[in-house]
Amino acid sequence: MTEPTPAVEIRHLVKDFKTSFKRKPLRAVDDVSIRIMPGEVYGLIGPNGSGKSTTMKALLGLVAPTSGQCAIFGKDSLKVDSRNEVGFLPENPYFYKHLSGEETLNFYGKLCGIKGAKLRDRVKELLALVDLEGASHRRIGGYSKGMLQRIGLAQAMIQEPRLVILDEPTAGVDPVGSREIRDLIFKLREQGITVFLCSHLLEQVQEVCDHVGIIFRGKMVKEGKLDDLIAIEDQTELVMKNASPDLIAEIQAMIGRDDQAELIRMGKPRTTLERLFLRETQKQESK
Ligand SMILES: Nc1ncnc2c1ncn2[C@@H]1O[C@H](COP(=O)(O)OP(=O)(O)OP(=O)(O)O)[C@@H](O)[C@H]1O
Repeated sequence: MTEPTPAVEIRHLVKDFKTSFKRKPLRAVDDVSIRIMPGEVYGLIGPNGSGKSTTMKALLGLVAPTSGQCAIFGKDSLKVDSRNEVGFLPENPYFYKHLSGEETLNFYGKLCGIKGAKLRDRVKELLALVDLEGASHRRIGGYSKGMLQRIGLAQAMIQEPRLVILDEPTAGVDPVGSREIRDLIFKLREQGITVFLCSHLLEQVQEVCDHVGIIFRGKMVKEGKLDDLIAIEDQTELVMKNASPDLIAEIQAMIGRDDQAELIRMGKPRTTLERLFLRETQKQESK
């Protein structure tokens, strides 16, 4: 069976920005490669200024790579038609404040070439998805940050994209609003939509993402399947059902008799994404 075309393929991406103060350009992204298969939810995490937004912008063809290539469903990001199947929520989305939520979605729908009854139905469907039906006639200028992010997500979904790119979808949103956005990402995943997001909220990334990349000073320092990354290599997890106290005592005794094995605790030997993140970035810091 042939492997499906990746939803996202970033190969050896390098992006330098000219700086007015220094002669040497600033390397914002340094040889980053990312591959996201259809249906995956991929989280890119990293401190401020580590190159997350620049990577996403290069993928969207909004900045030209210094070197390397980016492709969406096999189409080069520098070509306009690569954007047909992508929805994007930027870090600070700008909306016309005098328009209502519904008018905003109508506006973006028309920009994408959707018209008539199809547009009406799509707008209705999206307002329900992001739970803004009650506020659909209110001016965007009066929306809270959480509502703005949700209308932004609806905007990103207007042309039924197969890939959604979310740059800090919960930035500035309170915990309740963040949870609502997290639930929306779950819904996208259920629909088989590929999601590529970056965030500072590690706990949230851990909850929604199945693949994770840690970027630090423009370099990818760790990448892979979340479950593999947060598993502790030299430990073994033994999960038993209906084990009697005698059996547990026997297993503990067996471990005690072994020269090397040691029972650390009984439970789930997993680290957290937050600890992994801190360990990997601190390792780089001390280099
Ligand atoms: N247009 C630009 N011109 C010059 N430098 C830029 C430009 N865009 C980004 N940079 C620089 O590139 C580096 C990476 O920025 P980027 O916005 O990609 O980081 P980030 O990881 O998304 O950060 P944050 O979490 O703060 O959004 C930063 O040092 C930033 O100042």
